[in-house]
Amino acid sequence: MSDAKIIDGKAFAQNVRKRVAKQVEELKHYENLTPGLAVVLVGEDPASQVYVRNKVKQTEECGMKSLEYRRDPDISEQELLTLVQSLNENPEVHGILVQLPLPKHISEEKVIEAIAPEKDVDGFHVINTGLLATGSKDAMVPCTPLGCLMMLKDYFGGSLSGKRAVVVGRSNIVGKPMGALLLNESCTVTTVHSRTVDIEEECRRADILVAAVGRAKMIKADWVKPGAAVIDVGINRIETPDGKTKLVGDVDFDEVVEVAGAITPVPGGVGPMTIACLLANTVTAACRQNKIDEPKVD
Ligand SMILES: Nc1nc2c(c(=O)[nH]1)N[C@@H](CN(C=O)c1ccc(C(=O)N[C@@H](CCC(=O)O)C(=O)O)cc1)CN2
Repeated sequence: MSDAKIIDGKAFAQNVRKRVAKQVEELKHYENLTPGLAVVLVGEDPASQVYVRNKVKQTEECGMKSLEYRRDPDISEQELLTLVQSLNENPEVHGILVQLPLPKHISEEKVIEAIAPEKDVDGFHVINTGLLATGSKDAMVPCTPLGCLMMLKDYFGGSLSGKRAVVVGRSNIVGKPMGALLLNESCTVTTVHSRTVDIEEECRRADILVAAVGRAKMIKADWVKPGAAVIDVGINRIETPDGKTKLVGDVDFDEVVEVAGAITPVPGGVGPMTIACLLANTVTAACRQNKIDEPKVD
């Protein structure tokens, strides 16, 4: 029997959304301001369609204005850039999110850099990346790492100072910003990746282990220090012996739960927090654009 705390991302996200809904109500009442989020979806990727549907639904449930733009997969890069530009200029839109991945013929980098940094609620624009890397509180923080940080701070009772953190994966969306966030919280941070020598040994030193590598069940029990907090960002669809598909993380949950002090499940861990943090970022963006004191995020 394991003693690990299973961190309930679904319940955590519900609390964040409740808080966001209350903030939206206050902004409407006292400031006559309704935060607006524009979500752009290009193509028909089934997973992206589900994520966008949930984003739109939860935006509306929190009382915000939701604008949805669906475009065919063969839209030209220029047409997409023109759409982003029009959203930059739309005063009803405080946050812009272009769902990734984009079709191969469109440069994700160009599209992200076209979003006005103050409306970049994904926190992917190089201005926001730079602000985060320099420890500025003005950064718009990427949603998945922000969700991971909120759950970690809650588990450790507020402070992560001095903890040894290992991030597995170096993507621009999760690994790199996660490392920057943990460093800003005074953790000792190591990022490991496919070229790291003795990746298991590095992981075993971690008080906080964040897996964001995109490989099903890669992190095994003997990679984990007893009592460590393990955050699983992976969302991998695998086939089961009976021919069905199942969602699993980058962590071998059944093994690691026996060793860890705390662990996030997949599904129901980090995933729901990604959308909740997007809603929180949209409120932050709306406040900043209207020079209103912004709510504290964590
Ligand atoms: N522009 C962006 N694109 C993408 C992002 C992002 O943050 N911004 N992240 C991912 C996808 N994503 C949000 O867009 C996302 C992924 C997973 C979940 C989630 O709630 N997952 C559930 C399981 C859902 C399922 O059954 O498939 C869970 O883990 O419990 C929410 C959002 C890539 N693109």
